[in-house]
Amino acid sequence: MTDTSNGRTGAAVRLDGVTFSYGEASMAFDLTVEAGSITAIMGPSGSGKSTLLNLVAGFETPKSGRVLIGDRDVAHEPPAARPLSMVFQENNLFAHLDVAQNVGLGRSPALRLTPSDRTAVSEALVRTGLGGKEHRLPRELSGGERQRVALARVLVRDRPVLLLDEPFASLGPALREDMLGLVADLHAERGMTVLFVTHQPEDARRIGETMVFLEDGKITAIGEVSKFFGKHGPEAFRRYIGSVAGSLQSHGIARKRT
Ligand SMILES: Nc1ncnc2c1ncn2[C@@H]1O[C@H](COP(=O)(O)OP(=O)(O)OP(=O)(O)O)[C@@H](O)[C@H]1O
Repeated sequence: MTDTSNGRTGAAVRLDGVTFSYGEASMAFDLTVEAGSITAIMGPSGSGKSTLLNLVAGFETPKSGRVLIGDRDVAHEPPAARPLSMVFQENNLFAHLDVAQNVGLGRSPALRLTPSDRTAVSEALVRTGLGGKEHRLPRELSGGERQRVALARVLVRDRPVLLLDEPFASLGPALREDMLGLVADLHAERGMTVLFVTHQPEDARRIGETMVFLEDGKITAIGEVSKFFGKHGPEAFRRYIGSVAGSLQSHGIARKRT
């Protein structure tokens, strides 16, 4: 299931004829994501970005079609059985557990940790800049630190696929830049397949290799990130970027999501 032929350890992700609907909002996805790549998922609000990730993660089940991770069809497997980690915009942590315990859950849901699990937790905390904060509760951390804890848990889980659903959207520009750098470093180290949803074109440019653009529950453009931002990028994407830039300017803010 993992592909190490290119030195990367991620697994390919494939949505094959997947259909899904929430009442009137119907969606259909066909997508192949290369093992070990970083894919940005963009598109207008309500276009289906989170739903696409939720179908991969198992929080939603397709009406038809296959969800493949590596060679395995996981479409009907519960989220915990799938070989992936997911980080959301917020609420990634258990409020009553301290930092080390929240990270330890990535090794054992019952927190029965072996000495080597504890070592992995300590190393992940240092790696994510949280050394010395292991006994804090989530409410005693900043928003950026809480997302670091979630990334430390990703590190100790060490799964071949990482799904990020706007995890840094509520952070300021400098902090977001730091966190994207951390994701890029973790990817360089572990080579997992990363799919991330963002509303920020510069996030896609910063760490994305492939861009998937959604409109009305469908993928309407896909390709190299650099080509999307060029003069010959897909028309729908250029329109979308134009409207995002316009709305940011009219609100007098440069980078934060409206
Ligand atoms: N739990 C739900 N119940 C009913 N409809 C839903 C639910 N979640 C999403 N939808 C609808 O499904 C469509 C796709 O939603 P989704 O959250 O995937 O979009 P998105 O592109 O991630 O949007 P945003 O950028 O605003 O987060 C929208 O029409 C939305 O209203």
